Amino acid sequence: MKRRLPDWSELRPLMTFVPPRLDRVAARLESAADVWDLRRIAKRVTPAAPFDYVDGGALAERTLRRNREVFAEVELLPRILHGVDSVDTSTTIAGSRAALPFGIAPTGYTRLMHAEGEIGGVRAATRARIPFTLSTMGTRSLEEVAQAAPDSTRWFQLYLWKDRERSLDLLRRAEAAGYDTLLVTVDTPITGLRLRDARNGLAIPPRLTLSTILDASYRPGWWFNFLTTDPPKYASLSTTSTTLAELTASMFDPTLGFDDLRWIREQWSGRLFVKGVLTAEDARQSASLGADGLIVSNHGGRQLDQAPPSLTALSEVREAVGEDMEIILDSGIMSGTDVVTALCAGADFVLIGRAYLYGLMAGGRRGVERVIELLSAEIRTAMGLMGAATIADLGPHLVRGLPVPPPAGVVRPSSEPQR
Ligand SMILES: Cc1cc2nc3c(=O)[nH]c(=O)nc-3n(C[C@H](O)[C@H](O)[C@H](O)COP(=O)(O)O)c2cc1C
Ligand SMILES: O=C(O)C(=O)c1ccccc1
Repeated sequence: MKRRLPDWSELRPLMTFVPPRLDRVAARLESAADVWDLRRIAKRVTPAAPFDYVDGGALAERTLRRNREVFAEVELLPRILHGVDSVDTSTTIAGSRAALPFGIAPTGYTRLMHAEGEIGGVRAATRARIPFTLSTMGTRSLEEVAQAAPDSTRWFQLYLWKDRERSLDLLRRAEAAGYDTLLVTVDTPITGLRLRDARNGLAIPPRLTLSTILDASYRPGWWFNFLTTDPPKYASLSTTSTTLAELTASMFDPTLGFDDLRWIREQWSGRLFVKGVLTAEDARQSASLGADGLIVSNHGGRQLDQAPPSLTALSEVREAVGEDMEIILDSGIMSGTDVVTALCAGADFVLIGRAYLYGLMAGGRRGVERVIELLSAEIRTAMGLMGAATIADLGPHLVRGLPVPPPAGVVRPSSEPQR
């Protein structure tokens, strides 16, 4: 018998009677002081192939590294004698209120990271009142995710299939299941070359080889969870073991073009964001085809190696579309300080990919809650020290050393906070 995934929150009252040191997951999550600590835990408890699939980037991983470096080079300016009574981290994005200025990025094969997969992610996001994005390559269906967290702000990410009918079916189901915003990913007509995956022989579903069996003996918890929960019923997953590149080559449309974006726009009446924009020209063209917003992203350094970091591309994208269009940034966000940096640089909101998955690997839903809690504390602290009481107070006047300065005249906020 396969067991159904319980909602652990129902067991929470009981957990108060369990001494913390007996609840090993809680104890190890509690011991993590930042997302990097969660990454270390994730590495210990997850088999190498899924861990590297998350952790790695394309080719020499130059973009992956640069994504981190550019954030480290920026200086945030403390404001002395600008004490704030309380910090309000809430904001509005894609027509919904979010308690924090970040949401969960779409990720494929999430169940490989932890058996709770998307269900753990969406429940943690909903508890924190932030949006959750389900990937076309997710491991739970649109309906399962909606049912698991009916109150969630849920977004759906579309990869365009060669088979247009299948894409259309996903769009109809997304609409029916209450997903109000569509993210169309345009940077993955083919998958980037990911050397760690090639070296690990990563395949979906995982192959049983001597090394996976050995790995299982070191990570019994992961294997137990994986083998005893319901496998996905999701149609986009094949049952024979295939590499990621083979899988995408057979299903994704490599000829993806602006005409397709026009077609998707005609089929989807909700909000539409184009994900993977890094240049002014693509930003302008996406806007002219009716995109409501853009996601400046290099896919976490997993696609074109040596593509620019999002923080570098943000300024020209902002200049191209003006201050009214919503711009979300992702790639490289590992702390609340990074979130604050991106917002000062002109992004309206950010998405977290790996940071979320490290938490998920480290402790399922509770691990994601821990990530959100850590980022939230870091955002509040940075804002408090910068004299910013609200998200609208964050702007270019509070940063120095951005890779490219924000365009003149298109700055948010238009004035310094009033005192
Ligand atoms: C394991 C993994 C799987 C991903 N799968 C998808 C996907 O299915 N669709 C998509 O649009 N982006 C996908 N992404 C990219 C993320 O949505 C996001 O752009 C990226 O992770 C942001 O960078 P960060 O990991 O540094 O936060 C994936 C990223 C990771 C790490
Ligand atoms: O791994 C990824 O980054 C990704 O976007 C993807 C691509 C194909 C299948 C699953 C995920």
